[in-house]
Amino acid sequence: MAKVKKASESLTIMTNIVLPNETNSLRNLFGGELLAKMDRCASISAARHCERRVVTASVNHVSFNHPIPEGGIVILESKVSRAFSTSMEVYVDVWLDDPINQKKIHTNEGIYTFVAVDEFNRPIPIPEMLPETDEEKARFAAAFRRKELSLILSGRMKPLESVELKKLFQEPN
Ligand SMILES: CC(=O)SCCNC(=O)CCNC(=O)[C@H](O)C(C)(C)COP(=O)(O)OP(=O)(O)OC[C@H]1O[C@@H](n2cnc3c(N)ncnc32)[C@H](O)[C@@H]1OP(=O)(O)O
Repeated sequence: MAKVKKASESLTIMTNIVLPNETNSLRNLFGGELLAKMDRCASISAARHCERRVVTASVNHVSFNHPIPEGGIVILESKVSRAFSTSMEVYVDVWLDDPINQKKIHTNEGIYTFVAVDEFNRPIPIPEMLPETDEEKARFAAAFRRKELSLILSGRMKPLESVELKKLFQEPN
C-alpha cells in the first residue's frame, strides 16, 4: 500500500434521481435519506484512501442549504480531506443537477470522520493524504481544528488540551 495518497484517489461520485418514496410531506428529498446516501458515498472515499474496512466515527457537520425536489437529479461527490493516524476526515458535497437548464446548485455539505479497522474492529494506521488543489489545501489546513472540536464535543478531549482550536480564541500579539 502507498504511504502517501492524493486526495483525488479517494474521489467518489454517486448520481441518483429522487423517487417519491424518498420524499417528505413537501415532496422534497427527506433529510434522513440524504444522510444515508452521504454516509455511503463518504465511506467509499475513506475505503479507497486506506484500502481497509472503515467505520463512521463521527458526523461532524451537515448543512441543508437548498431543498431537493422529487424527480431531482442529485450528485454526491466525496473525497478524503485529511488523513490522521487511523482516522480520516471526508468531505461530501451535494449538488442538484438540472441538465435541461444546464444549472447546478450546491445544496448540501457534510464532514465525516471515518476510522480504518482490522478484522477485530481495532483502529489501524492509514496512508498520509496529499492535497493538491486550492480547495483540497484549504480543507486539509482546517481539518485538525475540526478534529479537535469533534473530540471535545464527543467528550474525548478537554477544551484546554486542544492546540489548533485554542489558537482561534487567543488574542494576536
Ligand atoms: C460505514 C458505517 O456506517 S459503520 C457503522 C457506524 N459506525 C460504527 O459502528 C463505529 C462504532 N465505533 C467504533 O467501532 C469505535 O468507537 C471506533 C473504531 C470508531 C474508535 O475506536 P476507539 O477504540 O475509540 O479508538 P481510538 O480512541 O484509538 O480512536 C481512533 C481514531 O478515531 C478518532 N476518533 C474517535 N472518535 C472520534 C470523534 N468523535 N471525532 C473525531 N475523531 C474521532 C481518534 O481521534 C483516533 O484518531 P487518530 O488515530 O487518527 O488520531
